Amino acid sequence: EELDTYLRNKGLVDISAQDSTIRVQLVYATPDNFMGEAVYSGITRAWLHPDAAGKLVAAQRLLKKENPDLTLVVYDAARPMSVQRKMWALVRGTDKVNYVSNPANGGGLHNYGMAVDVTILDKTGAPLPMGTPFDFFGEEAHTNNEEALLDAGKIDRTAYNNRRLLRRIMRNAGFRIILYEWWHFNACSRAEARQSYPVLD
Ligand SMILES: C[C@@H](N)C(=O)N[C@H](C)C(=O)O
Ligand SMILES: [Zn+2]
Repeated sequence: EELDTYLRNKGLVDISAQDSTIRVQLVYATPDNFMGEAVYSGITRAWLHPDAAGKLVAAQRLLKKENPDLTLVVYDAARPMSVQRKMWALVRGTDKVNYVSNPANGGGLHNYGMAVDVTILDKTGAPLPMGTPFDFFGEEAHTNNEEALLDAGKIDRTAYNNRRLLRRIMRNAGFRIILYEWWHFNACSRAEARQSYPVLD
């Protein structure tokens, strides 16, 4: 629970305490992630800055309004820079550099508690098809050319529609999308984060 305590003391809030219907499955607290090892220890909750948490709660409400059988699931939220460095070390110098923020440039919005990795679960708890798994580092995960992915048969119509649903509710709740990862949402710009929010070591 050391990391939980550190993040709480930084002024972050526990997402489940804000909305107990939002599911949390911290992928980096298990070895089942792109690094092949658990890189979070002492963390049992998903933490966000209150400004981002408020938007996530709003997104869950919008989703439930569209379909009460669905729920958001959080795969990652606030992330210390020490973990960001481990992630970066794995992709540095490879063709995967677009999928991890460089700590030397101030990291990404996860490192300020202002980004969240999410998808949607159905009523059985299964993730809706989104065309790729979480942390699929390749073209099929990109958000800027999904019509072409659809036309080329790289994602199917169901995944295309599910991504649009996820994006619609997240955008309507105040999040921004990024080009390379359908699951990643920022609660503010990088400039705003650096100016207004403390970085998490
Ligand atoms: C590693 C991936 N889940 C992620 O969060 N990437 C963004 C771009 C980041 O590292 O900030
Ligand atoms: Zn992310």
